[in-house]
Amino acid sequence: MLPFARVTIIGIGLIGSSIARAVRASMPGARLTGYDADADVRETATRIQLFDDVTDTPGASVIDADLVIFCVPVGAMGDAAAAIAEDLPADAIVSDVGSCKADVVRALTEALPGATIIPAHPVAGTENSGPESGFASLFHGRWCIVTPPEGAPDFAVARVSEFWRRLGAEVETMAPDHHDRVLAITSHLPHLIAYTIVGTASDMEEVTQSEVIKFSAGGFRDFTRIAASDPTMWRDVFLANREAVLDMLQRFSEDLSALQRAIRWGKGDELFDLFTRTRAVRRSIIDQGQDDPAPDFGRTHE
Ligand SMILES: NC(=O)c1ccc[n+]([C@@H]2O[C@H](COP(=O)([O-])OP(=O)(O)OC[C@H]3O[C@@H](n4cnc5c(N)ncnc54)[C@H](O)[C@@H]3O)[C@@H](O)[C@H]2O)c1
Ligand SMILES: O=C(O)C(=O)C[C@]1(C(=O)O)C=C[C@@H](O)C=C1
Repeated sequence: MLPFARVTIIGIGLIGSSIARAVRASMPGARLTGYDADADVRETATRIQLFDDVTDTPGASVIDADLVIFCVPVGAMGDAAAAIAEDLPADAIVSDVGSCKADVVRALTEALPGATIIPAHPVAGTENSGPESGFASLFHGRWCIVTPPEGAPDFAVARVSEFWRRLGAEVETMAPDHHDRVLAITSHLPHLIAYTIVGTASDMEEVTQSEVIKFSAGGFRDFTRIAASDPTMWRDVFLANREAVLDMLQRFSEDLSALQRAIRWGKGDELFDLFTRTRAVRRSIIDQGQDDPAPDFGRTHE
């Protein structure tokens, strides 16, 4: 049996369109409806036939839905939810895919009082945006973290978890605040560092912009992929997960200062010990079969 028979996706970008493609592939009996605030995106989604229906208003997209998933930037969750409040069926389950959770749970609960809200975060993505950048296999073998608010009904958590398993993800449940601290170090800070390195390189006076591009080595190139990620999405993530990110940044700055001192005073042993530990982390990720295929995402799929 399908976990949901009528799925509505609000926000048809990389993640919304990937969910639509993955639902088509793994739950072909489900009816799919989409809505996006941008008329050009709605037109593209219609042209490439991602949905059974793309509606012109948010309310019309949810009228008979049994699952509504918000796939908009985290700063837009509250407004997007308020726009469907009057039309949301009483028994529908509401979810989202936002990259941080505590702030999103607050925004959705405020906009949809009384609704069953089961937030989730697929930890899978690319630096690309928009309806044409999605692909059905994006969630295969990746984690989806479900973050039910206190008191959320077990049956609803089970159905949302089953939905994500059908899309190929492995599901883990976590409290929203804890999710935000974990992702601050594993996803948000790495993006901040990438934005900084690429920003610093592009501001150099003694090394020209064309030299940076021409001689960019593997390490720098990897950072440029991450630093090409969507500006709206990431602005919103840093503002919404401010406290956890600032905490991790403080810790990171202290560790960076220690490294700076080790280099200044020629403490090769300290550098060697750290690099040995970090190499072991990379090896454990690979041993767990979680090496990230992301550099090819969006280019080799569909
Ligand atoms: N990109 C990733 O790698 C990734 C991974 C996991 C989760 N996420 C989360 O998924 C969400 C969507 O990210 P994305 O990468 O798909 O972004 P995207 O920019 O590709 O798509 C977002 C879409 O939302 C639409 N939108 C904005 N405000 C709206 C509103 N009020 N009502 C309806 N539509 C609206 C935009 O027009 C756009 O088409 C974000 O919350 C992000 O944090 C992203
Ligand atoms: O591989 C990438 O491009 C990503 O940045 C994906 C990534 C991440 O791993 O940090 C980014 C944000 C999300 O919320 C989930 C996944």
